[in-house]
Amino acid sequence: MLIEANQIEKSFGTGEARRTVLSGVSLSLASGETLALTGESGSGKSTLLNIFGALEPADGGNLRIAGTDLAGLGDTARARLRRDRIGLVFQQFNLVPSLTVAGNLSLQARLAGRQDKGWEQHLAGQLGLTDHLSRYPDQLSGGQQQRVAIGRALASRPALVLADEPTGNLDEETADRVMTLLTDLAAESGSGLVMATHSERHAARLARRAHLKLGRLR
Ligand SMILES: Nc1ncnc2c1ncn2[C@@H]1O[C@H](COP(=O)(O)OP(=O)(O)OP(=O)(O)O)[C@@H](O)[C@H]1O
Repeated sequence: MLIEANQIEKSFGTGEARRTVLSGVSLSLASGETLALTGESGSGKSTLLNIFGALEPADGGNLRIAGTDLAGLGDTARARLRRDRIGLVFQQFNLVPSLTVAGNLSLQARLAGRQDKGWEQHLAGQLGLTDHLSRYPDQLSGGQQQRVAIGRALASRPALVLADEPTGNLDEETADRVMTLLTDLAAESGSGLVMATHSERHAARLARRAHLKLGRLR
């Protein structure tokens, strides 16, 4: 199993201001499976993705990602898990401004010791980036930057790709193209995919759906 989440709890704030965001969330995802995470704004989609991505700890419950129990993992072990097993794609592309497209694409795979130049070239070709490899992020359009972010997430062939509204900043036509690339390339890479989205159309393209409401999955 890629994700085994049992009774995940998460609250923010203290005292009067304490607010429960996730309440007894259980979910499992098998290798290579795709799942759309939906729910209205503020329902906790990003919070759950951050917990799955070992970016933020849960307050309660059990969580195993790619076989690793997250309970009690220190910062270094969490960072290693992310580097080795997880690809992250966010709405803000989070590219490294001082690195070229080629440098951004290979960054995580190099850090994970899993650089595969042939796969990188294939990704760059599929993502329409071959002619832009020596450019810097600020010389690219939003759609191009998002394609670099997808390539970077997939370059290490991570077991799990977590995408948070990955097409939120793009016009509809570009968003559709980026979605197709993300789902096709994740399938080619053998990666499982969890994607938070507000788009019914994009959610419908993934095999499974989980809907967050009042802190619970429905
Ligand atoms: N670090 C934080 N500190 C305090 N509250 C937070 C924090 N992160 C998230 N929240 C709150 O948790 C709730 C869930 O936020 P989250 O971003 O997970 O929702 P979402 O479903 O991803 O929303 P959207 O669709 O608008 O991105 C919100 O009420 C938000 O204000």
